[in-house]
Amino acid sequence: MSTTVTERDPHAGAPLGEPLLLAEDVVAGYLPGVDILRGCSLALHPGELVGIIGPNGAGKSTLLKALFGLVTVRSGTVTLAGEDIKNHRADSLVRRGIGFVPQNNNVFPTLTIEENLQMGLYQAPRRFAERFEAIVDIFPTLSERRKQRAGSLSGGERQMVAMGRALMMDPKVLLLDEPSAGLSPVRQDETFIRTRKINKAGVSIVIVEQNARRCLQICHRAYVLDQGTNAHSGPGRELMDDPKVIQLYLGTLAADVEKADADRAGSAQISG
Ligand SMILES: Nc1ncnc2c1ncn2[C@@H]1O[C@H](COP(=O)(O)OP(=O)(O)OP(=O)(O)O)[C@@H](O)[C@H]1O
Repeated sequence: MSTTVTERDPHAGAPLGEPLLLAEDVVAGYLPGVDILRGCSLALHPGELVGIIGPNGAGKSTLLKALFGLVTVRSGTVTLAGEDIKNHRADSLVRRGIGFVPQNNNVFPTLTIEENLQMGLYQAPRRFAERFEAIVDIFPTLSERRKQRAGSLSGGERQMVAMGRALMMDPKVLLLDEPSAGLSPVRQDETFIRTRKINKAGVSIVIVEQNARRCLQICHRAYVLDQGTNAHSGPGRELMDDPKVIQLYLGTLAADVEKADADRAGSAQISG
């Protein structure tokens, strides 16, 4: 009997126990009558780093926004530590321990770095000194440049400010939307290393990434979305080696595999 997408366990490889953040059978969209997510599920357990990858337009960013109350969830459930948070307002979700870093327009360009970080803590301004120390421990550049306007920063530096701002409230869960987009390979690597560091410091993370290879390398588990549904899921390294995932969804990996195949074919010809 063939197994359809909907029959697969959407949380394959997930640790046992209660998830911290859980979305089940989420249907959501922007326009009336047009569903972008068509029954998506995702589980994030305490301490996990979970990736979302998939082709352009699959609904990856939409799923992240649905978790953060920025896109209306039409049916399905979203819970945080077992409590319903479906369609709750973003500011209430921040208070409950969720941080969100959008892909675009994620800093206030006319404000300084320090003022941007203050904006992240507007619900608890008295904790600024303590939280600032924690943030610059991860991003030392932000301390050196604290009086510089965010609009004058490079893409990589802006990304640090955006992540730093989301971390000011000391969230339990961090949602990252394509943090490596538009960065050079070196800056991308730094972003992935920092993401790991933040995760190791105890923050559970969901990361949407277009750099599928790097995402799968750093994530404990990942979900592959396709057309608003779960297509595959499992430990990052397992997905990297799954030919179906490589062929269908991982553009960069597919290119690598083709190149490796071509190299192998070339050396076989030489040796033959
Ligand atoms: N604000 C919006 N209004 C209407 N439709 C939208 C809006 N944002 C996204 N969409 C549509 O939702 C679908 C999924 O978009 P989404 O950004 O979630 O995909 P994605 O998987 O993150 O893609 P990419 O990798 O290209 O960023 C697309 O068809 C897109 O056009």
